[in-house]
Order: sequence, then C-alpha cells, then structure tokens
Amino acid sequence: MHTEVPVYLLSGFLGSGKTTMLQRLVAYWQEKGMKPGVVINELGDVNLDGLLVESEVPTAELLDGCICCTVREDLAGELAMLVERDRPDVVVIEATGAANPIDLLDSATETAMYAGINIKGLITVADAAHLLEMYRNRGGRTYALMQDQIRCASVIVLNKMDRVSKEEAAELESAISGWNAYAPIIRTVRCETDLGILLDIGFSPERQEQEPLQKMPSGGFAMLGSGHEHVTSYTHRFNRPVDSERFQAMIKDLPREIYRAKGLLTFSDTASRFLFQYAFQELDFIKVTPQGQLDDIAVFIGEHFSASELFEKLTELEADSEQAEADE
Ligand SMILES: Nc1nc2c(ncn2[C@@H]2O[C@H](COP(=O)(O)OP(=O)(O)OP(=O)(O)O)[C@@H](O)[C@H]2O)c(=O)[nH]1
Repeated sequence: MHTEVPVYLLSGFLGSGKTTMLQRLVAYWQEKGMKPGVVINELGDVNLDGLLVESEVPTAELLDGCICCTVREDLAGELAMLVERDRPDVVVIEATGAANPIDLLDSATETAMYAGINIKGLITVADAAHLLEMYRNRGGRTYALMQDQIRCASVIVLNKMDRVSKEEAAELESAISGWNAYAPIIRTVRCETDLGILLDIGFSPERQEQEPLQKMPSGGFAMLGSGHEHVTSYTHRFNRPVDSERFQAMIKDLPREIYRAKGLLTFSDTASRFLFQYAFQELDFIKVTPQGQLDDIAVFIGEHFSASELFEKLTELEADSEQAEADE
C-alpha cells in the first residue's frame, strides 16, 4: 500500500524568491534522507530555474504557460507521472509568479483525488520591497495578484528583508495580517529560515483542521479571478556572445514595465557562462555549467511592454558586441 505523498505549493510574485526557497526546501529534505520531487512551471519556453536544481532531483517541467490556465491539465498529468515514476517522498510545485493561487490549488486538489497525493498547503514568498511599493501606491492588477497570493497562503515568507527597514517591515506585516489573519509570517533574507519550524507551524494537522485551505477572510473571493492576461513574456535567443558591460547597461535601462528577466548567457569578455536574474530593479549573476547543449537565451516578463522594441535593443546589443570584439 502506498502512503500519500505530501505536496507543497510554492507561490509568490515574479522574482520574489520562489526558486531560492525551492532550493532550500530540496536541500532540507535531502539532508533528512528524503527524496524530494519538484514540478517547475515557467512562463518562457525554457526551464532556467531547473538549472538551479540538482540534476538528480526528479523534476517535471511545465513550460511556456502558466499552471493556473494554459497548462492546467498538464499539471495533473505531470504530477501524477512524477509520483508514479519517481516515487518521491515529498513534492514541491513552483508556480510561475503570475499564477493565481486559487486556480492552482483547484487544479492540484483535483489531481489529489486520483494521484495518491496529499496537498499540504501553500507557501507564498513575497518580495518585501516590491510589495511595499505596491501597497503604498495601491491599485493595479499586479498588486491584486500579490494580495491573492497572500490570501491563499498557509504560511507567508516575507523575503528580501535586506531591502526594507524594520519600520517598513512592521507596516507590511500589519497589512498582510489584514489580508490573511491565519497564516504565520516569517521574515527572511534569501529565504533563510528554520524550515523545520516553517513546515511545522504552517502545516500542522491541527492548523489545517481549523483553517481549511480555501478559507479566507470574508470577501476574499470577490477579489479573485482577475487572471493575468496583462502579464506578457518575450523570449530572445542570442546568435552570439554579448559584452557583459553593455548587457548590464541595457538591463539597467529597461522600461519599468519589464519587472523580471532571466536567462543563460555567454559573454564575449568572460570565460564562464552565467545565469542572470533581474527582479524589481536588481541584477544578479550566477556562474553555471549547464549539462548538455543549451543556447544563450533571455526571458523578459512584464506588463504591456513592446516586444519589438526589446528585440531591437537586443539585436543592437549583439551587433555592438560583435563590433567591439572586432575592434580589439
Ligand atoms: N536582495 C535580495 N535578493 C534576493 C533575496 N532572495 C532572493 N533574491 C534574488 O532575487 C532574484 C529572484 O529570485 P528567485 O528565487 O529566482 O525568484 P522567483 O520567485 O523564483 O522568480 P520567478 O521564477 O521569476 O517567479 C534572484 O536574483 C535572487 O538571488 C533576498 O532576500 N534579498
């Protein structure tokens, strides 16, 4: 007889720190001698987050669409297959930052009916600085989506505490408690926290009995269902290595409507390849050695931005880099 596999859902707006949390959870379970499985959903058509998860971890990918709508049916199939094929002890599903968690919960709960899994609950990771800005300016669909993600959470990880003051954190916590009075709030930098405590306080059986997953403060549902058709993505495949400094200058100059970008790049002026991450005006690089043949690629995500303008800028960057190299 198989026991049910516990499944945790990981939500949070684009760039909030979900993959950072996913890596910590995987390491935590592995340290305990468990075999975790992961389901990764990306808006673009390549799995860049997968590069950050060790290759021996059983992984299912849902690319080029969002769990809560276009790849909804695939989630059920992929999750059931992962459980059947790899027999993980625990599964974590990382949704795209644009996912509406209610639809995600709905889809996962449906799968639970036949796939031998037990949905434990939802961890929502929030970028404290980004959320604060949205909270102060109020309004907009991004803000509504961030609130939805918090409303549905079993536990809230208030991440990027290095980017807000103590007073701002307190202001945020009081706003968050107004949206979700039940979920504990855990303050973190780079999602670093005692995961034993996080999983315990967020998902103990007593807690779930008192507060079923979909229970939200009254009126919560009225705000939901906004969808995310306003969020668009553009994927660029590079034809040649680009100059790292020119690339950074281009990223710094991106319009505000583009709030998230990530990709895998070969620079003309460095030896190794890099995974770049751009989230809410912060740019990060991680050295990577991808397995197999992976092209240089960048995915840009935002609201109502011009893909053709971006395409032109990137093509220009490639041409400039080629010229700079020829001049050397
Ligand atoms: N300053 C700061 N940066 C952080 C923190 N946590 C994560 N980051 C950085 O924020 C960026 C986005 O982190 P991810 O974990 O990829 O975020 P995500 O939610 O998975 O992003 P999407 O996959 O686009 O939804 C990366 O460059 C991280 O290194 C933090 O606490 N403080």
